Amino acid sequence: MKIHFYKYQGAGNDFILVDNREKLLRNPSIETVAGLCDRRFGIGADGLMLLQHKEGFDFEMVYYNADGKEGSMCGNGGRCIVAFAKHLAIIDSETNFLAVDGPHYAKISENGDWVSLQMIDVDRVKTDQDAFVLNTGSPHYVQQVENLQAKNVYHDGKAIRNNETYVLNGINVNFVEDFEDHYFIRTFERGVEDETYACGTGVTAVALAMAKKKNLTGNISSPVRVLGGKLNIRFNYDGSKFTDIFLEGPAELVFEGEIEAN
Ligand SMILES: N[C@H](CCC[C@H](N)C(=O)O)C(=O)O
Repeated sequence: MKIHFYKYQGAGNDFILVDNREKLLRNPSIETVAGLCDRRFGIGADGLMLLQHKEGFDFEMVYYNADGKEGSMCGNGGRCIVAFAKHLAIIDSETNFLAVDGPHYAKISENGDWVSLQMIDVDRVKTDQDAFVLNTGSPHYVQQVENLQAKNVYHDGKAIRNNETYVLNGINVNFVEDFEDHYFIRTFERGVEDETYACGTGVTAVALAMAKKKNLTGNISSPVRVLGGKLNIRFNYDGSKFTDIFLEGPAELVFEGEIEAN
């Protein structure tokens, strides 16, 4: 079956998007999704999303990781599907949509190239030795390091993701270096099983964990740099709960096309 797809990227985290309002794709198999996401044999992407009808919402986001399995929340994917919904004229500059972790509000800037996505509130931050572990829609491990540019994120991230604590359910592993005016973050993503250029729920987890670590409270804005560009996270922290969390950054249509999917 031929499907029409759109390729989006948000800070280099790249996705295949399909308008599935007509339900052309019904429960795509792991092989189908993994094949479309394959960078040699397919379109190539970190994940695939279906935009579907959902009563009471503008649309529903169904997200699959590049390994073909349905994933938990994807922050950059969420920002990209909002830009896609605008491209399809389903929404204008604001939306309420449903994702796997619940309802999300998002707003698109006037020139259309910057999407602010509200993330779920977070009130549980655990520690694992010197690292923080929290769920921002997806599970994340956050560790502060020095000289992140030189770190072997694939090797070290993969080892943590597969250690005996995390091997069963998997975890996304984020390393952060604290610079004066921003955080530099690199992420090994579960479900891609590789380092990606950006991870939205990951940078969100880092900003929250670092606020807790540094005892920052009130309204906080955290600029971050990732391999694929820049993102911003803003939130409120009262010392126990993180609320009004927004992940902000670019979301761009790269190309569209047709592909045979089975
Ligand atoms: N790239 C995504 C995270 C995908 C989540 C996935 N890796 C999982 O844990 O299922 C983001 O921007 O938040």
